[in-house]
Amino acid sequence: MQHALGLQNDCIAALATPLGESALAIIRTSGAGSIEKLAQLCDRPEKLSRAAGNTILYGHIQDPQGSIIDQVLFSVFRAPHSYTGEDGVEISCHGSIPGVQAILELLFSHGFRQAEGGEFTLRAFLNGKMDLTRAEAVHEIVSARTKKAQSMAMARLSGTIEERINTWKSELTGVMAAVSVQLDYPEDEVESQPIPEQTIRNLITQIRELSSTYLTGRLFQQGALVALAGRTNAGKSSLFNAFLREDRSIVSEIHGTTRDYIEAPLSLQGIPIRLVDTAGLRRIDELIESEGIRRTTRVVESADLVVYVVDGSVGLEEEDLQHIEGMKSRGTSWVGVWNKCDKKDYNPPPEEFIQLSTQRGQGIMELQQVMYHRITGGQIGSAGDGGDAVIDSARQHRLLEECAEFLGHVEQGIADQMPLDVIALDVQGALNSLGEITGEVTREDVLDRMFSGFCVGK
Ligand SMILES: Nc1nc2c(c(=O)[nH]1)N(C=O)[C@@H](CNc1ccc(C(=O)N[C@@H](CCC(=O)O)C(=O)O)cc1)CN2
Ligand SMILES: Nc1nc2c(ncn2[C@@H]2O[C@H](COP(=O)(O)OP(=O)(O)OP(=O)(O)O)[C@@H](O)[C@H]2O)c(=O)[nH]1
Ligand SMILES: [Mg+2]
Repeated sequence: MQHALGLQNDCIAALATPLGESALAIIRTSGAGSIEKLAQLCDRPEKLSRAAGNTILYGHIQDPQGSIIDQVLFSVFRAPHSYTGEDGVEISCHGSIPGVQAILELLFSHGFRQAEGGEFTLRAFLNGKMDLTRAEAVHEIVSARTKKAQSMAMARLSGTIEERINTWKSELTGVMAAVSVQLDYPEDEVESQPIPEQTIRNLITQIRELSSTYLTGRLFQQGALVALAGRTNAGKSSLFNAFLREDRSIVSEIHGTTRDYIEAPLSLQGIPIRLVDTAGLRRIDELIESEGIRRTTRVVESADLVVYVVDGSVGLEEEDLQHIEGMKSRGTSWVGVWNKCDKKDYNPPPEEFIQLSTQRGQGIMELQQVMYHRITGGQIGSAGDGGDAVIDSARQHRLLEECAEFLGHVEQGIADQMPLDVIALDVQGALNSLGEITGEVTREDVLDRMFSGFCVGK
């Protein structure tokens, strides 16, 4: 993607909703002159070009020859009161694929350029409508897969991260000012003040704390892969269906019913899970089933958590022990399930195994608790619930770590009674890291990389 930052004044347009048959579609435009340009393509040009900002107009889109393309609503925005901070019009048209394409073609042949991915939000940032943490949050909201991930990202869009960074920035600016005064008027001219060590220490703690929420944020945003594994007939597919509360996977008493793995999305207390039902593990010469087992092995090895299911009425066999040993030696996180505990002939479970009956729906809640605990490493209690800021950006994480490192040097420098000008450099370094997080100091290539991950129209 090329975001030539010098070319920011042209008019851009993009479909902001998915291209498909739908009740409505929204085409977004932005840029100086966009209202006038669009007025030329509307059956009531005067009305549109004179419309006040934040108003909605009814009308038709037509080509310059006067043939009508669609009946629409125009939402008019006037700079600086818009998402991008520029003039712009949103067209609410019918959600018809050829209709939308005809409107876009008309716009592109009359002074509008196809917007790049994230270009509306990039403009909002460049025009001072939002800082980089909010811009990243816009993308995080759109890609959230659970309600919890969405609400965490929404908190960031409301500015929870930006506010904290700004507080730290102003504290550090205070420290920097104190240091500068002593540098400019050394020794006897001004009364020398010690650098507030406690302030630095508190800052390090708070910054490290926010930085450490990255694991949580990433987990809730990116989710985890959970594989159900075990020997044939253990009840993996039954458990899969119980989790999803629907008959997704075929269940039968025949060994080797599931031939290939199947996957379905699931929310585990807000963590987006890709749940995979796999082919039962057994030694076999049959071509298709052994291919299924090879695939199962691949999925199990890449899973963040393996739920290993055993038929409690059969018990652990040599093969189970081998698979469990394999997981342990690979360091795979796993949880054992002792299924069919409703059966009369079922054996008591070994330690570490959770008793369950998919048929009666018993033990599934407990299993979910254990799964949540394993996936989060037991570190996340009710993260994000108390409105605490949680980050989900590798960029923000790296810069927070960098900032804490600079402040660590400051702390060490004070302890070692280093010269003030050396300490000042580290304070400045910390300030720069914070400034990069919100985008006060940012290079063009960083912006390009960041916004290129956004969808077109965002
Ligand atoms: N139709 C539509 N729906 C949308 C958006 C959009 O751009 N268009 N959004 C896009 O992401 C989100 C809403 N975000 C928006 C943020 C700011 C402004 C805006 O016009 N701000 C002006 C005026 C604010 C005011 O009146 O108080 C401003 O900031 O000056 C609009 C939408 C979600 N829904
Ligand atoms: N009594 C009892 N039977 C169960 C339970 N769970 C599963 N079964 C039965 O066990 C048999 C095998 O279940 P599946 O879910 O197909 O087993 P699987 O592990 O997917 O088997 P493969 O796909 O062959 O690897 C079926 O007849 C199920 O009805 C349970 O909790 N109690
Ligand atoms: Mg199965």
